[in-house]
Amino acid sequence: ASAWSNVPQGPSDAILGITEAFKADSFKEKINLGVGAYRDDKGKPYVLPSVRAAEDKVVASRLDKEYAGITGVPTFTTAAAELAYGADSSAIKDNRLVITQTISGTGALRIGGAFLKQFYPGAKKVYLPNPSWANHKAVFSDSGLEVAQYRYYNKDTIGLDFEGLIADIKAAPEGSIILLHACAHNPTGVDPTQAQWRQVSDVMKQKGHFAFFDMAYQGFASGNADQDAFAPRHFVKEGHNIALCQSFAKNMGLYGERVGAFSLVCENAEEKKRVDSQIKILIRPFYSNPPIHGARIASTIMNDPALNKQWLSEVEGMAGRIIEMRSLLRTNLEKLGSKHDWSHITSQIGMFAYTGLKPEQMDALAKEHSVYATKDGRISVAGITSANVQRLAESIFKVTG
Ligand SMILES: Cc1[nH+]cc(COP(=O)(O)O)c(/C=N/[C@@H](CC(=O)O)C(=O)O)c1O
Repeated sequence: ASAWSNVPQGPSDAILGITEAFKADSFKEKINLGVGAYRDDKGKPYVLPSVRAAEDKVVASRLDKEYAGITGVPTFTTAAAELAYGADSSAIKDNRLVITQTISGTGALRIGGAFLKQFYPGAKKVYLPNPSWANHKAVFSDSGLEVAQYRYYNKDTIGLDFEGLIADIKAAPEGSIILLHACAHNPTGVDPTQAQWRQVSDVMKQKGHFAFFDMAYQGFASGNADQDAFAPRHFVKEGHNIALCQSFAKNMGLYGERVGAFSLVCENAEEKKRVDSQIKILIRPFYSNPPIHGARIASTIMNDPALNKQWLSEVEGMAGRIIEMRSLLRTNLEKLGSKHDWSHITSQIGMFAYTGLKPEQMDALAKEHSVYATKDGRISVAGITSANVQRLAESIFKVTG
């Protein structure tokens, strides 16, 4: 028998598998609302003009192709830290921030999980919101951590279950690791208010919990990068030494360039030095050092005031189109006379709308209407265009009655 005769057939990815089904459909007006990747109003992938301009500068500078070092392109990580924490953050000013470039947001989560597995002094168990990004569970369990959940979503209100969230975080043993989506919660699009974030910070401080932020959509949620970073910045101001994962896949459209960063706020410069040395030791046998091209593009943008300004306005433009598609979908559903309350479609924020549709209704959308999205009822709003929103509303109206 061959060496691999015992390898079982695995299921297709809950999210990336939707695109495969979409591609297999020959209907010309099919709609893909699966993967969380931005599309313009023509339904086409969008390469930000600021990214094109930065890339031209990188290519024109004829840089060499040497290794960037284990923690990546230094001008990238320095700028990524300022984008996330704010230049005036004590974490940066007191030189107590460890930051490394990573293979996008997924890589940041994985490096974070592996570091916590090795060094976290408390229980090696991470609490994820229920629901969370479909890949979080595997990333952390493959890092060797146990995975648990805290209540997050109230299916009756299609909103935040804040009471449940607070109760579960209070109930978790002292010093638990809590994963928090910094903004644009995936898949629900439901975020805590700033007042609610303050309460979460207080409770976590009382319990000595460890805040592990996943910030995959900074700037993309509200259109304002500082506003979207409120939660991690507030936690640092409150004295939490957080972990933070950044992705530049969505807010810079660098999906396939795999540009991200993982950072840890330490107690002081001495602790930072020790932690930094162990992060390097952890990365070296993983992939040794990261790809340089995407990081050079991101660094060029963030370190050039004019390009940075242009980029932030382009991010605001993407967020604006998403917000516009949300209200178009809602008004189209209401115009059709749908009896359901669709206000959550416009009150939610970020890449996704959590429709509240059931798996069998999502199946019907795909099979009968060639509308593709994940079984949990999440739709990637970026897949909606002014050309397909009417047909989308009709399809949802037909399957929800
Ligand atoms: C919350 C969150 N965190 C991390 C990632 C990883 O992104 P990366 O490309 O590694 O920087 C994603 C991607 N989410 C979308 C794409 C995917 O599933 O990979 C999605 O939910 O569709 C997230 O939604």
